[in-house]
Amino acid sequence: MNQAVLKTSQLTKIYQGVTVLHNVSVTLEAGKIYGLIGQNGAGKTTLMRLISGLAFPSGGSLELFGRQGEQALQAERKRVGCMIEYPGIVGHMSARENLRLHRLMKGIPNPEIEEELLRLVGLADTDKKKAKNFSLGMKQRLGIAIALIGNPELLILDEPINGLDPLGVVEIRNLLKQLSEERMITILISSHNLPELYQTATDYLFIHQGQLREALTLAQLDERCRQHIRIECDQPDKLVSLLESELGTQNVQVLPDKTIKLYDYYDDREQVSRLMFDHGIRVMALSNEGDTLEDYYISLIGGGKHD
Ligand SMILES: Nc1ncnc2c1ncn2[C@@H]1O[C@H](COP(=O)(O)OP(=O)(O)OP(=O)(O)O)[C@@H](O)[C@H]1O
Repeated sequence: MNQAVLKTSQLTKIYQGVTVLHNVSVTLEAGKIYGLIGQNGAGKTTLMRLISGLAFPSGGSLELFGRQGEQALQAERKRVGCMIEYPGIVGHMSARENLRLHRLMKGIPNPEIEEELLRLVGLADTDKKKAKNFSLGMKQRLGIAIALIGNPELLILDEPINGLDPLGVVEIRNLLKQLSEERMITILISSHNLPELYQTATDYLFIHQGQLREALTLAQLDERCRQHIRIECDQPDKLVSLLESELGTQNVQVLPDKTIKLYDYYDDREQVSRLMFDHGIRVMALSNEGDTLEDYYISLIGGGKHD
């Protein structure tokens, strides 16, 4: 296993008596890009705020680069860059001036980093233009540049592609991959754009109603999303036991809406049809499919089209 950049154990946050994050235990390894997925209000920003020290946990513990305790965490947070909610942009300043402000606030002496970061995020030609006149995409990029001041080893980005046009989305994706591959930066990124996240992340954290429901690598996700026969029928329980007794497979998932996913017999759908016909099971739908990240997420939380 790679070095753990972050380790949380039973991390909990309670706001005014309401538990918004509940016993979250997660480990982030160096150089990976973690996609944080969850509905509005699931607790993604709260988790990011706790990691970056913008809020304090109500329970559980947090370890950064192998160290814990408030003093140690404060020191280790110098190795963390974040863009959470409002990226700390001053509207009447240019991109460069904004970067200078944050550089000086962080006590970083070398001004060359301003030019380097402006180029890295594609804002080098914005000159004296004030940040308040930037498009949303430009503000997002400036936010990322600000987060990168101080060469962080862990980068936390809350919805960094929100509001970007398709080209901007691809540019940010390439930038994040470059940062991860060339500088071994670990990235935690939240987004509701799941197709995009699928192209960017190496690992996925699914958070639902304040709880970490699943943590998967890309390979594990692909395995879960692999090809299957999707069956809707009038007697799903009977079919599941017939699949086991007659066709010898338990390689089946039953979704909350009783749709069945059968991961065997993909190339022999006819046997499955015959089995149902022979036992008087009425078929409403039978098709070969593979899941997307979006499908997987929806079936995991048991909502959306599967309700
Ligand atoms: N400072 C706060 N005081 C009280 N409740 C809060 C506070 N911050 C967050 N919450 C609540 O915590 C829950 C989780 O919010 P959070 O912002 O972490 O969700 P999220 O997953 O980031 O959602 P979104 O996708 O909409 O950004 C929500 O119910 C929210 O109202």
